[in-house]
Amino acid sequence: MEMEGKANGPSEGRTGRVDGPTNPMVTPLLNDLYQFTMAYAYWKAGKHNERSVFDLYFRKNPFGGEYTIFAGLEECIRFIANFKLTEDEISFVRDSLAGSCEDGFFDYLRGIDCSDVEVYAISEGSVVFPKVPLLRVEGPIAVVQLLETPFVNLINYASLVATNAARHRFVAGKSKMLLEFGLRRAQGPDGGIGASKYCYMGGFDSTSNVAAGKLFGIPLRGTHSHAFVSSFMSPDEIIEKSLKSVDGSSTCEDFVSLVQTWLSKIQWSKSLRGIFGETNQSELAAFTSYALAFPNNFLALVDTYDVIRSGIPNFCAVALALNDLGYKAVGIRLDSGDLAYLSCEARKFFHTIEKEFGVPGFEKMSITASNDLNEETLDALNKQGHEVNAFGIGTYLVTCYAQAALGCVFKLVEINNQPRIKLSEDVSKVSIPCKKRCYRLYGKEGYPLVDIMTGENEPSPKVGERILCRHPFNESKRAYVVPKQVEELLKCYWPGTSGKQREELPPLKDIRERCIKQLERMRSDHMRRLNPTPYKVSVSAKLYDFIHFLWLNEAPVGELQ
Ligand SMILES: Nc1ncnc2c1ncn2[C@@H]1O[C@H](COP(=O)(O)OP(=O)(O)OP(=O)(O)O)[C@@H](O)[C@H]1O
Ligand SMILES: O=P(O)(O)OC[C@H]1O[C@H](OP(=O)(O)OP(=O)(O)O)[C@H](O)[C@@H]1O
Ligand SMILES: O=C(O)c1cccnc1
Ligand SMILES: [Mg+2]
Repeated sequence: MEMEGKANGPSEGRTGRVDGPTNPMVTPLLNDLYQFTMAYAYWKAGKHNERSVFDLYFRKNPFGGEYTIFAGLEECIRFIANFKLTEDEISFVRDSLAGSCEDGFFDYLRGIDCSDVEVYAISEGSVVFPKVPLLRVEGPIAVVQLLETPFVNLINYASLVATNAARHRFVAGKSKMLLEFGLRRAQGPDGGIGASKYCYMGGFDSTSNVAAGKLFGIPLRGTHSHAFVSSFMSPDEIIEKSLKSVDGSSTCEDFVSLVQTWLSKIQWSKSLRGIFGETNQSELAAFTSYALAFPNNFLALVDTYDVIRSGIPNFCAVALALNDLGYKAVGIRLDSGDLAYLSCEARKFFHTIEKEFGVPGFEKMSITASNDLNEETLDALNKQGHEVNAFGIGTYLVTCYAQAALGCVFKLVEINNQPRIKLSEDVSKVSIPCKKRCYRLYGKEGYPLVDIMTGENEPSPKVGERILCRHPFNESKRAYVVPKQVEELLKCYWPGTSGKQREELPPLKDIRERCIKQLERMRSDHMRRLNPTPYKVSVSAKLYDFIHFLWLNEAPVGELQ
């Protein structure tokens, strides 16, 4: 079953106004208390307007892979475009802050918005890597501090589930239809809506989630459930039995009998004899009734009673009856059992029908498989050989069962033009200081070779010019690169008062296409599931020296006793 989703259209009209977040729960109070606590302390210290720069990034790719899909940017921009605390919210913050805060702070909160904040970001749907800022946010420190939790929240799950979807697409292969079926198993309503949006972005073809179809224009697809099949007791229940032919030129008065006639023909066919005897009549009634409701979109769930002895022959009887009237059945769905084996058996059955009854194209009938599918089961099915055309995936996809969170962080890298660093015993947790520019350098084969971060004011890498790329923390890891193409990664998505041109927020479909194109452009060893090669993320020689200078400067020298 297929429905055309209708999008609300791009979030910014010709006026340049950006709509609010999709989820109305996304307000300035969707925050950790400590952001307001710090905002007060900044204000009290007279620091609240100090110009700060924060980077939002993650430290490790999810799912044991070496790439991530960046998602959630549009919702961040929608959030800041409409950032304003209401009186009601201000009074709640007043009641929630420890001790008594001076009234002036609440006047300050009343006045703040994001008009003085600048956001530079990698385009949504891009393939991204650890440590490279997905977002660089600049602005008055108290305001930017209030953006940390909502931004990280909007990006974390979005990027995780988009990556999960891209990984499922990678294993399934380009030619398969991937249907997202996760709404019932998602983490609440926002999890469900978010999963549908970002799985589509990551390369799924459709969703079963009607609300997401309406909100984002994602194609809606679906079949029917076991309840529909088991709700029928016998073909006698079918009262309205007539069906017009597809061109409307004739009417079959008793479609139920036509189906029965075809079932007997299949039962007595030479090549199919012995595979099955009597099929389940209540299942046949359900299929017949469904075909009468949707003659143009007949698809049957065939595993309620017995796939081979009942579901497939019953489906074929109905599909052949429809064929007599000029309709083309869509196919079957398998939701249990050995999906590789059953799909191959179903295909053989369809092949036999095509040959025996001379119905061209019957063999090509679509086979959808579902039931607790994930990357591993898709991979196993591929290795065994199967005949599935479409996979319906829910639980493992939308809950991101293989990894619960991405672990994005938001770290201060500069204040009042002074670079800041956060040290840690764990080197992977040391932040990369300075307001930076980020580039992707492409090699002669057309693949991305390395991402490089430089200081704001360093000259940008140039095509054909050799540049030293250094591992940010490991002195011995470095390489010269002569880029064939240089792409600046951080673009201005919210200019504040800088007067810069604002990047448009593209429609979801375009973001999805960007994602698919970028994934196709990656070198295959970064993409493989087992022991993929890490993609190189580096800093310029100048930034390298500066990081280590600042590190030594900030780290106290220990004393041994
Ligand atoms: N050929 C196959 N190779 C590997 N895994 C498969 C294959 N076919 C199915 N699977 C997976 O095996 C698991 C089978 O699950 P399980 O045994 O719980 O279901 P079932 O008995 O087939 O159906 P039901 O949902 O009715 O219990 C599912 O995760 C399914 O995706
Ligand atoms: O298996 P998932 O990847 O989550 O995909 C969605 C599942 O939801 C539906 O049935 P449901 O699971 O509700 O019932 P069932 O287990 O009896 O099939 C459908 O038949 C799939 O099995
Ligand atoms: O349309 C379907 O087949 C469907 C939708 C949601 C969950 N399981 C199956
Ligand atoms: Mg299930």
